[in-house]
Amino acid sequence: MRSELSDEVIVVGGGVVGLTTAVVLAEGGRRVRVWARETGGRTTSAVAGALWWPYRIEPEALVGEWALASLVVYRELAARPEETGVRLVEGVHDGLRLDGLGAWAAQVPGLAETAEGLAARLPLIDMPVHLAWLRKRLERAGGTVEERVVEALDEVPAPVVVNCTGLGARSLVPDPAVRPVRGQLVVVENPGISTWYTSDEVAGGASAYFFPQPGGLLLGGTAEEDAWSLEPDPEVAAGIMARCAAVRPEIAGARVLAHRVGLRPYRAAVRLEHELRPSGRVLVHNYGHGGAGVTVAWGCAREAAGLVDTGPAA
Ligand SMILES: Cc1cc2nc3c(=O)[nH]c(=O)nc-3n(C[C@H](O)[C@H](O)[C@H](O)COP(=O)(O)OP(=O)(O)OC[C@H]3O[C@@H](n4cnc5c(N)ncnc54)[C@H](O)[C@@H]3O)c2cc1C
Repeated sequence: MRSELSDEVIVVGGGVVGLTTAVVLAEGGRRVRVWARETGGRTTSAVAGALWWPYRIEPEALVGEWALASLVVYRELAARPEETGVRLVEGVHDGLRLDGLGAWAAQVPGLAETAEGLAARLPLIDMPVHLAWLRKRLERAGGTVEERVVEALDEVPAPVVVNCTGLGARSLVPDPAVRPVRGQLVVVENPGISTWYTSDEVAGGASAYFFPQPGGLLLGGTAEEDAWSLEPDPEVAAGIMARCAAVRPEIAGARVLAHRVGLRPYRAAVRLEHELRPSGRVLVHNYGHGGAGVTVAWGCAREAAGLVDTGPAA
């Protein structure tokens, strides 16, 4: 049996990875506090599109399992879209074929090759709504969220600390292997598009994609490695509009509602690891989810919770 003290966990980070991990831990009986420098709309997670699909995340062998475990959860949450922010929406990955995808692809319900590419009905997640819903679910399970900056993981006052700081891990751990992959989006008034679309990336990470969300049509995208600016670049925005309008001409005249920029926390491999610190603290890392933190959130949260409970696999 665990003592009350050892049940206490502080999760550092309040993006989709931190909140989902906190929910799994709290519903598993732990006393959970989330400490985060930024919460809700100010996190990278709030910028995400967010389509369920593994993109710019490694290693492929593990990502498939994490993504499929999360897909099951999102499909259930899609029964209550207003509340959870999760919807199942039809769309196509233009030019993509099943060949070249991992074994996970065969387990995605309804994923089919068409003349255009890969068509599917996938979870599309309205992140501001989903993050608020995760927080409420955590609070219902007895967890709390506080805005606090952590300067050193060893100084966090709990026997178990879970590090879900995304790009913040670069300086906090410190771990120079976590690098930003900058993404810019344009939000426009939806001219009547009800399906999502993605194209292949061309040089420099540029692509065309659009995701219909309740608050507008999200247009992307870009993927600039090691770029740190959070300022929207007007030329980049014009390029995004032009690429999307080449696919759906009605986008050209759509009224721009907002510009968004986020830094994907990319790492050559997601760090999901148990560490016993000299201080006796258990530290579990769960960061570095690149362009697919939403896609894998539940699978990684469960694995992180397993590491909290049982330590690393023998
Ligand atoms: C333009 C764009 C589009 C995207 N589209 C998709 C998509 O369609 N599908 C998908 O699955 N993913 C998508 N992503 C990727 C996704 O947004 C990320 O993988 C995900 O948000 C990472 O979540 P996280 O919780 O690890 O990080 P974050 O959301 O960045 O959260 C990190 C948390 O840690 C906190 N923190 C950091 N350092 C400290 C510290 N020292 N002390 C206290 N707190 C700290 C932060 O304040 C924050 O609360 C997209 C990203 C971008 C930028």
